[in-house]
Amino acid sequence: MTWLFNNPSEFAKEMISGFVSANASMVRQVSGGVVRNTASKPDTVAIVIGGGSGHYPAFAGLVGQGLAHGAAMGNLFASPSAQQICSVAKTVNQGAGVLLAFGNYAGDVLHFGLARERLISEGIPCELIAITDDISSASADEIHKRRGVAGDLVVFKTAAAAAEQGATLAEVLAVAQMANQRTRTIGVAFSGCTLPGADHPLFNVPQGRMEFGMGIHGEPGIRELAIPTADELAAMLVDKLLAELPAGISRAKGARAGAILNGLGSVKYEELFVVWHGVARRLQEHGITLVDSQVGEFVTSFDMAGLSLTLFWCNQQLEALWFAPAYSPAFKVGSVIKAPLLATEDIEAPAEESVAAATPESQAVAGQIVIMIERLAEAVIKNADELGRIDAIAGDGDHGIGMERGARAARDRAQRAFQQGAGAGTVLQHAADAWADQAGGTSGAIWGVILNTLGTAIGNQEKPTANAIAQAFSQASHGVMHFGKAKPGDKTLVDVLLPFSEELTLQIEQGHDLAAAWQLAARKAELCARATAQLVPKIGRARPLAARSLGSPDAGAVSLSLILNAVGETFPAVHPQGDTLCL
Ligand SMILES: Nc1ncnc2c1ncn2[C@@H]1O[C@H](COP(=O)(O)OP(=O)(O)O)[C@@H](O)[C@H]1O
Ligand SMILES: O=C(COP(=O)(O)O)[C@@H](O)CO
Repeated sequence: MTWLFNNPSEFAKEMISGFVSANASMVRQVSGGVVRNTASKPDTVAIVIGGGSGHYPAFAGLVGQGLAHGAAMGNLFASPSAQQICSVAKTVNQGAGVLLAFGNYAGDVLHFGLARERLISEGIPCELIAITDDISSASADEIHKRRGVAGDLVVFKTAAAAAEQGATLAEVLAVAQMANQRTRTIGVAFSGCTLPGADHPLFNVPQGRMEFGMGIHGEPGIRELAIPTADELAAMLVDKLLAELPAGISRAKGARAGAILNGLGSVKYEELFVVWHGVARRLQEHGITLVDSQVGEFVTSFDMAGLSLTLFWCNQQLEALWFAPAYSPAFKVGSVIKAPLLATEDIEAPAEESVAAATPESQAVAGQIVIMIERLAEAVIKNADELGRIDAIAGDGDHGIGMERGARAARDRAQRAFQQGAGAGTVLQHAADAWADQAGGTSGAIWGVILNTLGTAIGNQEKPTANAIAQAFSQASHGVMHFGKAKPGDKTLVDVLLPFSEELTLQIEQGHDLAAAWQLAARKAELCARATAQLVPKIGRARPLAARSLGSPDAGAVSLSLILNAVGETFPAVHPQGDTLCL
């Protein structure tokens, strides 16, 4: 249960400003997250970490001298947007490039990947690492599918230490990859977590039971069992990690390793110490030389009751980097020589919004598009709870919240752009940026691609033809598949977007005007959204929950169908004399 909050939708924002105010000697707030409030060495690589909020001290608590230069902070359990990441990265860039480091989750991978492309296109060298330490989330043959949990700290810390010592971007990336490859975590949970304002937990673990291998957003574990004693649990965790030694460590006996016993939210420190007592003994029995032990909270899952054990298998380099001095709100090592505080005027000013030139024809089309986006937002807001309910069956339950945040932001920005004289393409592109930025998460990134592709295809000059609009949807479908790597049948919104665009093209080719063709294609979208209930998810958060997902539709497919139908309803109102959105 989260006891204290004001407006739940403002929770993450208020939490960040409270955190910054309480740690002003180390961090300051910038657009997109937080950065060090102390001067960093010029011409060194900057480390930008990030992810959803709700995991404190990940990620903002790990910003400071010797650790990260900045953290991009998303909403609760939703990745930050590419725009946030770029903003933080540009603020902390010291001239030698940026390493982006984050846990391997779909939304994070999409947004950090996009941010990297944008930074490179602006002349800032950039690399990224998606951390994959959670051994319960995929088999050893599919390590690239594993999630990042408390092992994040090992990667952040060692990469940052290398950067501090003047390593090049390629060298810092190599350290991060090596640390990731040598770090393994296993976690357990005894209860779920409840997000601020929610009246029930996001997920549950039955009373008296323990979910072995549960993820930090309630992703299911490997098995469920009765809660053991602290010593039994300690042995279970150690033995599980020792069963999968990383390449380069031939046997545990005689190896040097560091350990992190991480509380996931509401397990008390006293309980952690009792478990640690058993972990240390078990490691000793296996003949492992323990180089360091950290017991506390490093990556949490709101108020989830649970803990995880991380082992990182040292070599000389990793060990030295781990012990290099660092000073951040939540993690301190040795003693740093305090760098001077940054001057107040170093705080960047927000960028001005401007619109590209457009013809009067395109401005008129833009007005119609604004009405459509308003209708879209209305439909999303009205159905947000239901979308959350569908997503909770096999996802993290935040689809409605994310879509609502995105749709509201898109609507407001589209209205503003229109009032500034924007054409159709610009209105859609501004709406795309606002959606991706405010929603974060997987669907935020995908909706950014959809609207942006439509905007680019439609442009700001001529009034589009019905064919051009169908063509724009086809480009959007292929753009989404290229960007998110989902194929038809993977149980995502692609299973609606692609058939919608194909039907729209077909109906227009057969001589229907846009309004009539849209109606038919939207009907097809609805059927396809329903049909996703029979599919097994192959990608995204729902993948590990395949069995639970069967029989329920995909949340993103349902929201897309809802939107296409809502937009279709605007046709008679917008065009009383028929279809005037296009020629
Ligand atoms: N790779 C992908 N390509 C296209 N759509 C995807 C992809 N992965 C997930 N989705 C869609 O995103 C929806 C989930 O969005 P959201 O709730 O924002 O996800 P999350 O909380 O996992 O970031 C899914 O229901 C699915 O339709
Ligand atoms: O949940 C997180 C990001 O994953 P999504 O795929 O965006 O849901 C976040 O808490 C970890 O960064």
